[in-house]
This record gives sequence, C-alpha cells and structure tokens, in this order.
Amino acid sequence: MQVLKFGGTSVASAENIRKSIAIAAAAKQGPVIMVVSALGGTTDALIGIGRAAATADGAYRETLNQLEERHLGVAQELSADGQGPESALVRAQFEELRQLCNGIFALGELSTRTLDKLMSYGELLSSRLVASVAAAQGLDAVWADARQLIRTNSRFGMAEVDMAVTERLVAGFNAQHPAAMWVVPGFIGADAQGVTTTLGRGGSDYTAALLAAALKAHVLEIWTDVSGMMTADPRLVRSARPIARISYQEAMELSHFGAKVLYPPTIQPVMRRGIPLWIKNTFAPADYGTLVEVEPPRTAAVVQGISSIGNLALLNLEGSGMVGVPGFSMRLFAALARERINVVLITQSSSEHSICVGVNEPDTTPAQVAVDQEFAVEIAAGRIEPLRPERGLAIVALVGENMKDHPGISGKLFGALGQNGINIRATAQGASEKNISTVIRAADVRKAVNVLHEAFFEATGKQVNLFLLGPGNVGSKLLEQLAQQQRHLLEKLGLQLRVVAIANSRHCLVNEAGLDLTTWPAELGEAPPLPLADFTQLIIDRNLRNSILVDVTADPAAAGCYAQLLEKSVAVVACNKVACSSDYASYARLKSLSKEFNASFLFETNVGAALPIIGTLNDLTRSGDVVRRMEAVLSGTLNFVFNHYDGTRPFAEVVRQAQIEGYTEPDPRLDLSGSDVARKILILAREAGQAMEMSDIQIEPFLPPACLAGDVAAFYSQMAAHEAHFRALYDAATAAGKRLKFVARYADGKATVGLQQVALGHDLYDLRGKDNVVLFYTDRYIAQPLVVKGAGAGAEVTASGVFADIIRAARL
Ligand SMILES: NC(=O)C1=CN([C@@H]2O[C@H](COP(=O)(O)OP(=O)(O)OC[C@H]3O[C@@H](n4cnc5c(N)ncnc54)[C@H](O)[C@@H]3O)[C@@H](O)[C@H]2O)C=CC1
Ligand SMILES: N[C@@H](CC=O)C(=O)O
Repeated sequence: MQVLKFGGTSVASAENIRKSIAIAAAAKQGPVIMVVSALGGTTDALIGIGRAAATADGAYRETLNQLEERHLGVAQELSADGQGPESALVRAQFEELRQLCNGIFALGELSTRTLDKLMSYGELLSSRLVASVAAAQGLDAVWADARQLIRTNSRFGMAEVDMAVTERLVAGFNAQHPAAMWVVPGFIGADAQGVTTTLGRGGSDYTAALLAAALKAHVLEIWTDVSGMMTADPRLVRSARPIARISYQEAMELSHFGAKVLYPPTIQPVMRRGIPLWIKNTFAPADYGTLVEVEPPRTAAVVQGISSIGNLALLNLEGSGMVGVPGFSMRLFAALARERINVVLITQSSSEHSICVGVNEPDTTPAQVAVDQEFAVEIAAGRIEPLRPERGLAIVALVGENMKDHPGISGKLFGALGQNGINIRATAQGASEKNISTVIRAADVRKAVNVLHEAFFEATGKQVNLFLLGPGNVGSKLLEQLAQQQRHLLEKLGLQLRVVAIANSRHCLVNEAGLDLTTWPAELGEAPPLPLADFTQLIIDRNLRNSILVDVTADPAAAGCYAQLLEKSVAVVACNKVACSSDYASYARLKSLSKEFNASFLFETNVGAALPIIGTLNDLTRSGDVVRRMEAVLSGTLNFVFNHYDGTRPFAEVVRQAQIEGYTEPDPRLDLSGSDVARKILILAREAGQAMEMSDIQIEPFLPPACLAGDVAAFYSQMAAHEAHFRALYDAATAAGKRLKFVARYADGKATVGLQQVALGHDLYDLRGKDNVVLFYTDRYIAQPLVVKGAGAGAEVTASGVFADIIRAARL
C-alpha cells in the first residue's frame, strides 16, 4: 500500500494531471491511494467568491464563471474526444456551487460552516476529474469521498480528526472497494452529522498522512513542485539545496518554522506508525527529494536546515512583582488562550523579571488588550508594566538533531549574526537542542538566513560585498587585482568577493549581483552621480551580508562616513589616511566602534603601503611588548626623490617623475611638505598606544616656504625657481659622504620628522628606490631593532595591501 499526495501545482493543468496519474500508476507497492489538492489557486478563488457573495457583491458570479471555464478547459483537454464525462461532471459540480453562492448572497452571510462547504468543491472537483481520467486510461480506479473516510469534530475551518473512527471508516471502505487505486479529495472531512469540514489550509498533506497511518502504508509520498525540503528558503538563499534524508523531528521543526513544503500536522500520524514520508517533485521525478524517516543515516551535517517565519511580534511582560510569584505565566498564557492566540515562541529570563512571548503580528492588539486586562490590578499597583509589544520581527531558526552533541553551534550562530550587525531581540532553545530560534528584525531576515547558510552549509563561497570609493591610481589597480584573483579566492579561501558599487567624485555604478570588473571603466563614465551621503545610505539600505567599504580616496569627507557604517557593522578598509590622522578622539571612536559592532576597521596601507608595519606593531603590543622608540623612512616619494636627485636634472622634474610613477599623494605638496610623513608617524604612535595629536609632531620642513604658498602648478614652478636650494642640500650631504633621508623619529611620546644627512653604515643609509623602513625598539627589541623594510609606495603594492586588508576583514 502506497499513499501519494499531489499538490495544487501537480494538478493545475491537464498536462500536470496526466503526469501525476502516470506517477501514481507506476507506483511499485500497490494498491495506491492518490490524494489530490484543488487545482492551484482554486481555494483562494472560492474564498473570494464566498466573501463577495456575502457582501452583496454580484461580481462573484463572473468569478465563478471564470473558475468554471478553467475547470472545463482542463476537463475538455483531458477527455480524449472532448466528449468524455469530465465536462458534465464539472458542470454538475458548478451547478451546486452556484446554488450555494446564491444562498450566501441572499443571506448576506458566510459562516465558517458554509465556507468549509464552499472550499470543499476545489478538492471535490479535482479528485473527480483525476478519478475519471485514471479510469478512462484503463486503471482500476475509484473515487473515494474523503467525507466518508475522515471523521472530524465540528470545528469548521480547522477541524480536529477522530483517528479511531477514521481508521474504522477507512478499513470499512477498503473492505468494500478492493480497487487498485483510490482517488481521494484532500483537505476535507465530515463531522458525525456528515457536515463537510476542512482540516486547515495545506490540509491535503494531512489527509494523505491520515490515510497512510490508517492503512499502515509502506510509504507516504508528497508530490509537489520542488525537489524536497531545502536547507533554507530558496527564495531567500540562492544556494539552498534539498536535504536528502531527515528525521521526523527535524522535518517537523522545519515545517513548523516556515518550510512550506509540508503541512506541519502531516508528520505526526506517519511518525506514530514509523511510515517513511518522501517528498518528491512531480516535474523532476528523477530527483531524489527528501526522505523523512525514523532514523536517517548519521551524516556530518550538524544543522539540517534554516527556517524563517515573518510577521512576528514580541510581547514583553515585565515587572518586579513577577519575581518568585507562582502563577504569572499561567495567567499570561490563559489570557492569550482565551483569545485563541497562538504562542509561537517563549523566553523567560532566569531572574523571572520578564517573560517574552512571540505571537503572529495580527494578534498583537488583541493580545495586548487581553493581557493588560488580566493584569489590570498589578499594573495599577505598579507591580508590573503594561504589556510592551514590538512589531516587525521574524524568527530565524537552526534545525538539526545532531546539534545536541556539538558545542559551539549557538556561538557560531550568534557570532555570524553579530558580525553582520543583526541584533537578536530574543532567543529560544529547548533542552532537546533540535531547534535554536532567534528573533530578529524582519528587515534582516534575508541577510541573516544567507549569513547562516554560508556559515553552516557552504564550506566554500562566503559572499563578501565590496563598496569601493575612489577608483583612481590605487583603486583601479585594486579592481584589476580583484578581477584576476576571483577564482583563486573562491577555490583557496572560499571567498566570493563581489564589487557591488564603484564611485568616484562624479559617478556611481551599482549592481547588487556584482559589477563586471572588466567593463567598469566605460560603464562608470555613463553612470549617474551619487552624493557621498547617499552612497553611505545605499550601503546601509542594501543591508547585504559581509559588506565592506573600501576607501581608496584621499577625501576627508569619505573618512567622515566610517562611523555611520561601523555602527551598522559594515567593515571599513581604508588607504585614505585622513581618519587615523585626524583628531585623536575621532580615531579612538572609530577603533571603539569597530570593537563594539564587531566590524573590521583596517588601514595597514596608511603607513608603508603594503608593508606589514601596522600589523607588526599590533602584534608586538598585543603580546604585551612596549614600543619605546621608532626610527623610520616613511615617504616613498621623498626616498625616491632623494635617491634620484643628483643635480643633473632639476629637483622639480624628479618630483614630477615620482608623481607620474604614482608614489605621491593626489596632492604632492603633502609629501614634499613632510605632512604625509607626519601623519604616518602619528598613526604609528597611536597604534603603539600614545594618545597623540598632529600638533604634537614636530615637522622640520626643507622646502622654501614659497613652494607651498600657491597651488600645485605654483608648487612646481617655485621648486624650479629654488633649484639652487635643493642643489645646496645635495652638495652638502655628498661633501660629508652622507645621503639625504627624510626621517621620522618617535621616542617617549614625542615625534619629529625632517630631512637628515645619514652616514654610511646607518640602518637608513642603504634604502633604495621608493623603499620605506621602520626600526622598532621595544622592551624585547632593545639593542637590535625589529626592522620592516621594502617598497613603500606605488599603486600596485598599495592595492595589494588594501586587498590583503579586504581578505582579513572578509575572514573575520
Ligand atoms: N600611491 C601610493 O603609493 C599610496 C597611496 N595611498 C593612499 O591612497 C589614496 C588614493 O591615492 P591615489 O589612488 O594615488 O589617488 P587618485 O587621485 O589617483 O585617486 C583618488 C580617487 O578618489 C576619487 N575621489 C575623491 N573624492 C571622492 C569621493 N568623495 N567619492 C568618491 N571618489 C572620490 C577620485 O575621483 C579618484 O578617482 C590616498 O589616500 C593615498 O594617501 C596610500 C598608500 C600608498
Ligand atoms: N605618498 C606616499 C604614498 C604612501 O603612503 C608616499 O610617497 O609614501
């Protein structure tokens, strides 16, 4: 004996009905019971018709005609010569329906009893059609009226089944009709008086389970339009995949919490009898689907699925008067039960100071009224607060029986949500540890489910969403590197980096699915402008998981956006030095926001481009070492200039070459004035633990003041005019057998930057090209410093440093 249930889409057209009959006819373990739903969309249409008729809206007649046309169309297609009994059958059913609706119209009333009768026609029609066609195909098929098989009470709309009577009725029918195939309407039953009832929306699954249990079937198959229960809602998570085998308990948890594939009450009757339940796809019958059974083989999967349900409200009952007083919970739940309000989730703090329950959002106001009435005396006496509802929430839950043997699952769950700025309003976990539920903002559901799916199901492919400001010299190199390394990142690091937005000061290009990193330059030129504030808001509003702002500008305004983003747990990676070298309070605030909101704030390239200078300093201080002194060459531009200037070419020309080769700041006066080096030593001192300000750095300029008096063009012409000054500096150093180096020094909370003649043998003497070097003297590195040295400027290396920070932020 095999019970197969076909859902609304599986019988929505003549073609689908033929497919479904073919599947049932091929069933190996006959006899077969086919339980069918109404043609997709019929039940909603019938409800609409009934409501219209009850409110004297004559339009119900037209809708009824349309519904009849649809059923007649299917019937005609199904009957071989267009003259089969199916059309007459449909007409007869619609004649009854018309009379019923006219009665509703005349009375102006639609009781739950009448609504059940009205809705039953959907399944009565579909099942009669299927039975007739199956018989016409030569199958030994009979139509079995579920109202003579499923006995319920008279709770119309959601009738409860009397299993003992149902089993007797099913056994009696079985004895009288030993046909190879029964076709049964799902969803409906009848009470002791024979009045039609319904089992709740989705109840056809339940009908099938009841019959399977009554007949002790080998298997119950639910044929639907998806290939089984998925690891998450596929409308939310593109990479969701079917779960092959799952326990009854897990299936129950998943179906209760939003996996719409299965009507939750379905599992209980088959579980009681240990009958396997197989969810299959009518449109892809070769797919394995999901097998729900007593004890599925143990796999490595700890979490089987992630479920989500929206439209939730939390009701918070709080007050000191509750502590240690028995009976408060009982009164709360009794008050809700009296209003027939379903409690979806419960949590209570161990202090007993508050109880929090989750209810369906539409129940919020009735719940609030009922509870405030119940506790009116205590509220008036100030012993408890009036009920505080919070709307706009949702539940996201992890489901899996193996969770109970694995520590760290909750930690991973909370960590993944926390890193993405998703605030958890309440949690619930039963002692069985099959389900860990979190209540979050409804607006965060998509992000949360994706983040958790990545954390628990996707060993490779964490999606990271980048928003890039400033595709200039460094930024465009970075985009080039990202494009080249995408495959490597996915294969080796399991990172799927997507650039969602690129903005320069004139245009902004956005694509949530990820921009094409080969065509962006042309597309950006055509893209509309987007003010910086709107760019920041775009990042927040898109609310994408693992979002990172990559600031590759030199703009103070861009740096001004970091705080707002960190507060939303959006990570910030910056080679822009403005934020870390502005006033100490702002720098410290960003560092603390990064900690508080668990979002990386990384800026390794602020000093020495991609050289691991800040990382090394952090490693030293994190392990308890104390930086006493630093000596450094921190300007790639100045090192390049003084390494290349020997009087044979004008000084200004060498500076211009440094700019063309991409070592200078967008404004080269910052390099030549020493300000850029001052910013860098300030950042190092701060990272070493000193609360220093820019005004604490002593800058010893070597440029004649006239060079900095005008704009960049004047800067170049003034340098040319002061060639003799630069020549004299060079000649003096050479005469002393020394080299010119622009040196930064930090010791005892004080720092200086300035041009110096460095003698042969000094650590800074032999520093080539655009290299940087930092010598750290610490409590552990006393006589011999820890030295970091290498290329300290240039678009390629800087971009690679930003890239490394992005990877760090992504892997947090
Ligand atoms: N070149 C180097 O060796 C190193 C550079 N850096 C830093 O890299 C940053 C960028 O330098 P480059 O690429 O050479 O400069 P760049 O001038 O070539 O590029 C800057 C880009 O930022 C854009 N931009 C400016 N304001 C913007 C805004 N409000 N919104 C969006 N885009 C904006 C500009 O349109 C331009 O595309 C600077 O902060 C610099 O200090 C850091 C380490 C080394
Ligand atoms: N302009 C800077 C670039 C890196 O910060 C330099 O020359 O060092």
